[in-house]
Amino acid sequence: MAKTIIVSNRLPIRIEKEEEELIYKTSEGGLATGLGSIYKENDNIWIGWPGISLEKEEEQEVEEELINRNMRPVFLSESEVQEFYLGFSNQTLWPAFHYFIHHMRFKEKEWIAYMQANQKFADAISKWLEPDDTIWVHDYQLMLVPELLRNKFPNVTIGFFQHIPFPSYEVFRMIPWRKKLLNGLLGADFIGFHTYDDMRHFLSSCHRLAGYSYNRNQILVKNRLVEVDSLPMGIDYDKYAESAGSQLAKAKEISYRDSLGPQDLILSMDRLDYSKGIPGRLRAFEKFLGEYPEYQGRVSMFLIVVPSRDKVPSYKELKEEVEFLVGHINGKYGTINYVPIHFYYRSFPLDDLSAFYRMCKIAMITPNRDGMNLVSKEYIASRENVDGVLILSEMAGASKELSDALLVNPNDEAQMVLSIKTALEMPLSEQKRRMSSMQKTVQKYTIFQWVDLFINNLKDLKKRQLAMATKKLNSGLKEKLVEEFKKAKEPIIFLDYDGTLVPFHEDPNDCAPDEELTGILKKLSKIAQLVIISGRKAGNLDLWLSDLDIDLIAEHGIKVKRAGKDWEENENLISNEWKTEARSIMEFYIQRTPGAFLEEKDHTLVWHYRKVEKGLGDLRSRELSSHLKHFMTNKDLNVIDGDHVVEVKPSAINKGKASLERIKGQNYDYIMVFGDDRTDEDTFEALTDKAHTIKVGSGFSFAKFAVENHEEVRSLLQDMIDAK
Ligand SMILES: O=P(O)(O)OC[C@H]1O[C@H](O[C@H]2O[C@H](CO)[C@@H](O)[C@H](O)[C@H]2O)[C@H](O)[C@@H](O)[C@@H]1O
Ligand SMILES: O=c1ccn([C@@H]2O[C@H](COP(=O)(O)OP(=O)(O)O)[C@@H](O)[C@H]2O)c(=O)[nH]1
Ligand SMILES: [Mg+2]
Repeated sequence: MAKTIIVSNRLPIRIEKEEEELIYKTSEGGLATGLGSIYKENDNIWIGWPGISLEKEEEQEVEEELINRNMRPVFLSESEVQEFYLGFSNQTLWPAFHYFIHHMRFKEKEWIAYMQANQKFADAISKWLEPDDTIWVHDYQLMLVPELLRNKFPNVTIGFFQHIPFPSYEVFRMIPWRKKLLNGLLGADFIGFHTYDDMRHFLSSCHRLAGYSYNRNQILVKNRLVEVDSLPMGIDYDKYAESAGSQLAKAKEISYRDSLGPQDLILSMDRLDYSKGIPGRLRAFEKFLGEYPEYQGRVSMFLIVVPSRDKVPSYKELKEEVEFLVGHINGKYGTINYVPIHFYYRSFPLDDLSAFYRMCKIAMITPNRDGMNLVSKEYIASRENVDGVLILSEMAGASKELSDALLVNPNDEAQMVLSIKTALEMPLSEQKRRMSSMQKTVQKYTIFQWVDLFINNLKDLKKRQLAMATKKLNSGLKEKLVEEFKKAKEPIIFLDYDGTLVPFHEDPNDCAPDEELTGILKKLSKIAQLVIISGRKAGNLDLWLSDLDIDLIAEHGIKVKRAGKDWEENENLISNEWKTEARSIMEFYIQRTPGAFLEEKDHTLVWHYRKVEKGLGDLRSRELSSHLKHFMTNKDLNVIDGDHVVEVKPSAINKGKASLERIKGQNYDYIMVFGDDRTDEDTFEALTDKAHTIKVGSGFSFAKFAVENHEEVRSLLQDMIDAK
């Protein structure tokens, strides 16, 4: 039976050594907590690091024990932990992806260790992999694993989920090995992020740093369709709700309350991490007690800091800073019977967490950056009486879903201070309204739905990849097509022009049909309806083809000329107002790019860079295309990255719609379509169940068949002529 292989740096257990004995403990962290229930099903396994360096004999013992628990360990040596985990993962990628650029460092040695460790994980996966398995790789520590697997197993199904933010291109490009990281990820079929912004940033980096063009959320990587999407991770809602409602949690709450006294409590709970904004939260609390002295003695902060990565210097410093601030605030505002901050530097099991979630009227979760933040969701699920207030940072992925929280910018101290006051004074009715709406959200979209959605998206994509993989048109298939054509009574053939009937040329005005082509078109027009369907200006087509007895469709369908008749313009057109702005953007890029030029059609604008120095042309076209995409949002325009062109056109017009319009109300018994680029995909898609669709060139396509070049097209057309 096909299985799912989950892979992450950390296994959902952590092994510790106490007096030579190995102890198995559950890991902290959202990922381990979240996927905990999935890998135990059927033959599924979870591959990862058990969190400890061991002797060889101990490794053997651990491996056997873990196999019984559906896990497979990847052991890391001390130096791998140092360079791959604490080094590149957590001192290059983590700070970069959380926008802490002053903490980033770039060490070649650590990058090499990262590559080697990723290879080690890929090898471990290969060992357990069977052909129909699905591999689901998690997180920034393993960005190279998808490509390493893809190189070895070209057809295997690979998903990747990124749990931390993906930074803006401006930050990501600072990493010297950025392109290798992107290509590593693009070995996956489906790549998920928590938020739309993360996915947008990733696509923009793929485009600008690695040269991939994308269409909506799809990227074509060496003929393989890769999809990117935003899938915010949820929690096991019932588990948290039930645990918080249990007798045990209630009893614990009562006993903690007895010792703590009656003050209101603000919960602060995170791993020790500079991204979590702990010092800023403490300072805001200090300021709050100073500005509103009436609250001294009436409200305390319940501060839990879970130890994490404490061998990294910046984490060590953070620990000292937190300890200093706690001491400072407790010294300043504490009294014999009032402790402003109750501080615990350790992790707690679920029962305790549930009691904490119950007893804190407020949860203050104010990271500077956070991929998602599950604590905020767990707090909501644990509020049995549908009350309490969540103060949540806008910089946490969770804020995109939890709009009924008191959202704050963690850098705005005045706002943070005020939010504490607002939360403490919020009327119960408002607390209930907000909490109930957030509970609905968190309950609706759980970890189980998240997993199903991810896996289903991945499987669905795999099916589409298979179905859409173009088939090379061999001689047998060609004969069949010709044979059917011979029998057809009402055949129609749609032919794209550039790249399909003629090769590309440096000067787009230099592509007049040669004698061979004119001959073919003349003969073919006597035995079938012929339609040239092109992105070209009407003027070009007119000049080259109007003597022939064929239909012309220009500018992707904006202008149409039936054989022997005059040009007609598609009346349902949108205005040309967008052109002024788009033209000025394109002109700005022409000034800076020797050799680039603008082609203006009646309803589209095209920026050509065929004559530009190679590297420069690629670079500028990517900048231009991002620039245009940004400016054109909500304007119903498409920006198309074509063959050495960037084209802007109204999205209401495309070759697909034009081809459907042409066959409307007719009874063609044989429809054939040839095309080579992105714009022809619309025709292939529109006519998919009616026509023989043929893509010219390699690469992913909606077309059923593929031929190599324009010569092969001409030869097939000649065969068809000869057959009739
Ligand atoms: O393995 P560690 O170095 O000890 O770190 C623990 C985990 O921290 C990160 O968690 C993230 O995933 C959460 C769930 O998607 C998300 O809510 C949170 O915002 C992230 O920071 C990290 O991504 C994991 O790989 C670590 O294992
Ligand atoms: O003492 C603790 C504190 C936290 N957690 C869990 O650790 C996870 C933290 O996940 P989050 O997404 O908030 O942050 P991360 O640590 O993954 O960045 C949550 O599921 C918490 O329930 C825990 O098990 N024990
Ligand atoms: Mg073409």
